[in-house]
Amino acid sequence: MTLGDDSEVERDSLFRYEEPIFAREELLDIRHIPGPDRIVGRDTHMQRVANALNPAIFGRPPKHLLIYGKTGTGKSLVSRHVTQRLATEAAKDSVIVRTAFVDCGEENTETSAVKTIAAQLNDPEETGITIPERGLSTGDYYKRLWTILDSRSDVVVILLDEIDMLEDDEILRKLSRAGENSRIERCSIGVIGISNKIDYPDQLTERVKSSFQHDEIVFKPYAADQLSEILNNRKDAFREGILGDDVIPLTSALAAQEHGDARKAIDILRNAGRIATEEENPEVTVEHVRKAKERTEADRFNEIIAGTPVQGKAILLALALLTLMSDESEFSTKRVYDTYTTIVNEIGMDRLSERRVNEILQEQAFLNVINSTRTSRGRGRGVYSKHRLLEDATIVKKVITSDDRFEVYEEIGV
Ligand SMILES: Nc1ncnc2c1ncn2[C@@H]1O[C@H](COP(=O)(O)OP(=O)(O)OP(=O)(O)O)[C@@H](O)[C@H]1O
Repeated sequence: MTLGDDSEVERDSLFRYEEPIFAREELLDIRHIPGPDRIVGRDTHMQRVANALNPAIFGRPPKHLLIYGKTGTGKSLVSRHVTQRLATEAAKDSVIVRTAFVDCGEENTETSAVKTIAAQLNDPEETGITIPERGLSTGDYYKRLWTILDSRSDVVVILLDEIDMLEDDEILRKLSRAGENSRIERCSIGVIGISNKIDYPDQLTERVKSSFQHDEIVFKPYAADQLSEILNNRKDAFREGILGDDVIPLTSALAAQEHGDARKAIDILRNAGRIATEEENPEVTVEHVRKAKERTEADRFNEIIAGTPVQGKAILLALALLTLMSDESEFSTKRVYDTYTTIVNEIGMDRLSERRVNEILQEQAFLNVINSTRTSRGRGRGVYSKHRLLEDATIVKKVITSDDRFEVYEEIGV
């Protein structure tokens, strides 16, 4: 994009006033929901979701669904897209289908989830019902939800994204039994639960297993050719002739090698464009893609450790340096602690006890940044823990040393 003719206006040279690389960068934004002509390679999955929801076309209860698959495999996209099309089609026969979307990573209690659903499906002017942020019991939120459903919709489809993050599965039981118990009379409910965990149903309580009868669909990671197709379909994010020939094939190959994650592929492509812009290069090249891959991983890791206190960072840095400077990949708490001690002494931080460091390592294991295993020393001689970084040590070091406090370690272990 170029801003309008502003030859008269004096501009601050600190900023750029032309977009030499991107034509429609928003197509590569993670929040962008692509239109039907840009969804690629998921026809079978879309059809299976549509089959489960099909009864809603006649105002009848849809089948519940559980959708599994690794991150970035199109689970949310396909679910949202099919429910949208369902609502449009049903409306042609005067059947009112509405959808609620809950991110259970954010709304992880039964109360906050039911409150979110009620708020999304309500129209206070039509129902005269309000959904206050606080002050109601869980039971009262349900009562209001049932009234809202019956007064406004024939069918509702409730998407529970990251369903495994819910504290318990009570909401599934209530939603799936609402019709049976005559809590609602007119409206039918279909639930689509989305999860990265293939073994999620094992977590369900017996009570829920029997009431929540559902179909299951698995989304496999994308192969390189599918990722290529997804990226090619968004090529118009860039100006014509800007993308080097090998850029999309390389981006797809790199993302396919990792986890077949479309989100990551799109992120790498966008970052490649941004790096080309920063370097004032007239073309996006494979070199930009390689740099972009590193930046994308660093961004992701940065997000994961965003809330980690400085002590946690010092411990992770210790583990990264050990990994980079030896042939091994697993280290005892004692070895991590020794390196950690050197770091905190050198940069003048307080030193925590070995026991506390071990606890923080366990917390990092919880974040999926490291893997900790406990090994027995032999009969009666206790156990010890070993820790291994799950992230690329170079990336971990790069991100942590971008914090000024740890800058002195930037060149160590390269
Ligand atoms: N088949 C596809 N065609 C076009 N774009 C896709 C496709 N699959 C995924 N994407 C894009 O990749 C990104 C991630 O997709 P989506 O959010 O649906 O993944 P997900 O499987 O739900 O991941 P998560 O479990 O992390 O939420 C979105 O921006 C989406 O637009």
